[in-house]
Amino acid sequence: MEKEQTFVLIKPDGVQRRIIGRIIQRFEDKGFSMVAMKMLIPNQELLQKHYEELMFKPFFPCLICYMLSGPVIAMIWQGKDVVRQIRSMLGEGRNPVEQKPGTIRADYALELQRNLIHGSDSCESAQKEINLWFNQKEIVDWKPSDLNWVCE
Ligand SMILES: Nc1ncnc2c1ncn2[C@@H]1O[C@H](COP(=O)(O)OP(=O)(O)OP(=O)(O)O)[C@@H](O)[C@H]1O
Repeated sequence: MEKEQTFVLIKPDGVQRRIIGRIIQRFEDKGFSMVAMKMLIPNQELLQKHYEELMFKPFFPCLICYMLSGPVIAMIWQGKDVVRQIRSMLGEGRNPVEQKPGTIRADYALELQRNLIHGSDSCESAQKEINLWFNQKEIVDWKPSDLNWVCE
């Protein structure tokens, strides 16, 4: 579905290392459209909700501390199969050594925690995360003029 949406977050290390532009470039080159973007320093409450499924993991406090350490870029991307496509482009899988070259995490990250970027893992979590990080007024409804050349 061309109007499928996913939530993407460039984490504090991605901002500090100045790779925002390169990440956005990859998604634009693939044919996806950005429909919302903002920079913010997230608060603890927002992060605890975002990562609520990991609350009982031993690394949870460390994860929250890392995510509070600086500004992040929150985005919504739209396009055909965007949830699965972006998960695959960012590099799923935990072990940095096993990630496929060409993925964002494999190309720019060495660590399990400082892995630069988050992307929703299903359409259901995408909707939940979009509603958590954005309000409806921040989302722009637009149609790229080349859409018929990107999608059949
Ligand atoms: N064992 C761990 N030690 C430290 N940090 C971890 C560990 N496992 C995961 N993390 C951190 O917590 C984040 C969320 O973990 P999750 O299991 O949801 O991984 P993911 O789905 O690959 O990543 P994300 O949800 O950020 O897209 C990871 O992206 C990483 O930053």
